[in-house]
Amino acid sequence: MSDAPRLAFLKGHGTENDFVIVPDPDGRLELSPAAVARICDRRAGVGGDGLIRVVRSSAHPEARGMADEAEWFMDYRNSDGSVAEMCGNGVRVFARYLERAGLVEAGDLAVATRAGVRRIHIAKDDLGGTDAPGGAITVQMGKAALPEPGADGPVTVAVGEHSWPARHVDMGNPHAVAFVDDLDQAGRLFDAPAVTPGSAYPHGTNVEFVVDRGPRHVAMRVHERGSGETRSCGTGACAVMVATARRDGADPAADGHPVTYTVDVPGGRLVISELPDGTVEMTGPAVIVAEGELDPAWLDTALA
Ligand SMILES: N[C@@H](CCC[C@H](N)C(=O)O)C(=O)O
Repeated sequence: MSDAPRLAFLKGHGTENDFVIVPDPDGRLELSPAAVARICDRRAGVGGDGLIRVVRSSAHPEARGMADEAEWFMDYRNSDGSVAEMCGNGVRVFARYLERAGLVEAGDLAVATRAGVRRIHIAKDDLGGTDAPGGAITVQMGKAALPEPGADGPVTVAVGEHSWPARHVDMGNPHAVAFVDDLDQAGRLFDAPAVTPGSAYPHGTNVEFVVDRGPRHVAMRVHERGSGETRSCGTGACAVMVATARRDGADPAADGHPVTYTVDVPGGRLVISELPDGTVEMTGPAVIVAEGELDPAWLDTALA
């Protein structure tokens, strides 16, 4: 019998931010950045904006401390193999996988991430404004942090000859949010936008471009750290919602009532609220589209 490695995977997406899901409950898999990049390659691999390893919190050194609160840990990697703290679309897809695999039931659950524990609600029949199979999933994304500019000055985002002032928003991972006149001004986004000062983002950043669509309604494009332009970014949409609310003079902590925005992304729509205690809540679809096994001979070369 061959001792070539075997690896089961699923493919899923949330508003077309797509992921390869790798169940590894006992945390046995060593996935190097190069192996993740090969698996996420859209031509020579399975293809995805990122890879999500599903590990029991008790089996992962970064999650053991959260095991009492959350049984499962989302080990998220960008498509270039780099590690990220959090993925908003990914955590909904993660929850959908757990439900589909019979590891949790619809309703309330908690998931451990590098940005901390996230509380999730899997709606049973409510499509939450989506027509996605399985309906909507709501995630409590934690509180946004909006660091004031440091000694090196305010954040600026530039693409070609265009440049814009940007708002630094931290959703567990870093974002630079720029309000633009037209989403096409961001160009083809093959390369990462220039973000200055570099000292604001020592570990790089995701960049969002935002336009108004109507009252409490915006649209965005995103260039993701470690993945390039994607069709959606959940943490990015939350950062956009909070930056837009502040620009519009809305602050639930001061106003004492929640504020809700619709955020359109190229791959669909997310509905995001900020509550008076500062918690940001995101609702959107999460779909599993395929399930299979990597070819053992190919995997052998990918893991080498
Ligand atoms: N697509 C994700 C964010 C994934 C991580 C990001 N690229 C980073 O490096 O911070 C989302 O839906 O939030």
